[in-house]
Amino acid sequence: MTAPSTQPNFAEPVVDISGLCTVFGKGDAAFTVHQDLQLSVQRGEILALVGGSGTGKTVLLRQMLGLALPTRGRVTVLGQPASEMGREGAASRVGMLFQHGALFSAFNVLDNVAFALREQGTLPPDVVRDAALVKLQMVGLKPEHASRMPADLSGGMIKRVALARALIMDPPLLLLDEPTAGLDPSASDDFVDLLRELHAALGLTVVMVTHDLDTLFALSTRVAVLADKKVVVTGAPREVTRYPHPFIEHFFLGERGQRAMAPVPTAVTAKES
Ligand SMILES: Nc1ncnc2c1ncn2[C@@H]1O[C@H](COP(=O)(O)OP(=O)(O)OP(=O)(O)O)[C@@H](O)[C@H]1O
Repeated sequence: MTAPSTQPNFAEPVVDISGLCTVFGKGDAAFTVHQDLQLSVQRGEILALVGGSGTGKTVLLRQMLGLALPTRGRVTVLGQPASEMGREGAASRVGMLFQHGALFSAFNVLDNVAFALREQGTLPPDVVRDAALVKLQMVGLKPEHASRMPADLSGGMIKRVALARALIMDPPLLLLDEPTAGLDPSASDDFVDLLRELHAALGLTVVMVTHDLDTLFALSTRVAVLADKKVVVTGAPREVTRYPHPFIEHFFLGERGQRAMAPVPTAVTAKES
């Protein structure tokens, strides 16, 4: 018999979901969102979760965070049932970037970023403050941004503050709900670059819900398609586009999809005379 190891098991999936059923409502009003859904996410992946509106993508993220409970089935995160992580346990294992940032409007930037660490109550205030400043720097913000209020930030800055807050406890798993929604194309490209850099630098595993095909093709290493109440296919982004399913044809092969998949045109340079 071997003693249980305290080292992370690198072969084990970071997220492992099996036999998942989610039913909301009761009796005649009951409706099933997930039915026998299976999904696993390996260490280091950036998995894009796509699906039509109301197919249960956000609910699935919330279940990975332990914020929502499945009706049946298993959601395991880093070897532990997500429902048993508790709030503090969850923050050190899973960081979540909510769709609109979800910052506390009455707290300044620094207090938003420091929130989970301060709540834990184990570190002196100056250490908490320094940790939050490090995270702000990590997401490309300056110390002078620390005292700003959320209402005074641009959309791109709100996303960055929310990302710093999600990373405050150094979680190995990051969940992103529509990370580039509401950003203009330039802010969106900058945020994608930041996510790519942080993924590599911190060795993160990422699960993101996105409707944005540019973000999907720029970032994801694998795509999982949610339809018919389950994951109908997973694979490399371009492979998945060839899977015959009405949602996939509509989502990837429409005009937007063709544009996102087109090779980047070579820059035209002015001729020297
Ligand atoms: N707590 C809840 N109680 C009842 N119904 C819920 C609850 N949470 C989500 N739902 C329902 O479950 C379904 C899936 O919701 P979810 O937000 O996960 O969809 P989604 O795939 O993220 O959609 P979208 O792409 O439009 O954001 C929806 O019909 C939603 O109304």
